[in-house]
Amino acid sequence: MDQDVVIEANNLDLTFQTNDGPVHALKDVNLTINKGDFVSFIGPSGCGKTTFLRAMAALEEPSNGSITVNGMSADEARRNRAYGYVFQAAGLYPWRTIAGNIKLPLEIMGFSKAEMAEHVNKVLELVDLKGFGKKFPWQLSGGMQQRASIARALAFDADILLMDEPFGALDEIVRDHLNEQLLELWARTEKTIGFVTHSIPEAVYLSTKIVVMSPRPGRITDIIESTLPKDRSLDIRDTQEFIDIAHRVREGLRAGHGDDA
Ligand SMILES: Nc1ncnc2c1ncn2[C@@H]1O[C@H](COP(=O)(O)OP(=O)(O)OP(=O)(O)O)[C@@H](O)[C@H]1O
Repeated sequence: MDQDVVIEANNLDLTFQTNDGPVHALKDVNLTINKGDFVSFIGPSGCGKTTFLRAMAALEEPSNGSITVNGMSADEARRNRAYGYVFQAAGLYPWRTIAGNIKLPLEIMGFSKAEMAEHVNKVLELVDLKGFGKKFPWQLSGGMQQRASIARALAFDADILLMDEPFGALDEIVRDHLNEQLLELWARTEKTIGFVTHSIPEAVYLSTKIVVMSPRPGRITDIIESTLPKDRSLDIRDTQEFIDIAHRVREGLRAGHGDDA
């Protein structure tokens, strides 16, 4: 196996059996994610973005085809704690402090108190929340809560971070700021990131690879390798190169909609 390949989906198919009949959520999905990639998944509601991310995390079982993570099955990778997962809402437990929330996966894994304290301090610093460990979630702004949720996903230092639309509920200024911070974190930690979004500018700004999907059944309609430099500031959104990539994403989304009728 190529050393650099982290996630590989081959002819992935996933159908949910529901009371209203089968829902074909993913069809013929092929994708390779390499070490250090920042991959965004974009597409209209219901095109299977979350399902695909959940399949990578072994939270859904493919009906056909295969998905491997670090050369093993997604399930084995999950047991090896290969990734951290950030959900749409921050999902912090209100009765636990921020540090208490971040510790949770570590407690489950049986880390010692000293190890937990060390990890918590390290990840709080990574997401710029140093000194906020003793606060409760409600004492933090929405953006800070989402950063705390990212810190929890980073707690056991997995190489892969799977993020399901983590900034969707935030206003644009906060989102811009978190996007910048996420890129800094990615550069510092060299993690491989899978990121679901509905926003074209967010996908283009963050990604090295943009996966455009279309619904009914959910499939990949375009994979765009970004030509933007890895080190980028928000100003890059005004460049022609950025606008051209955004245009291609929009075209891909439109084409997907076209055969939707
Ligand atoms: N557990 C489930 N049981 C039945 N159907 C499901 C289940 N999870 C998802 N689906 C269906 O599969 C399809 C893909 O859903 P998914 O949540 O992956 O889409 P999405 O692209 O992430 O959507 P959104 O952008 O709205 O979050 C949808 O039609 C959805 O209703």
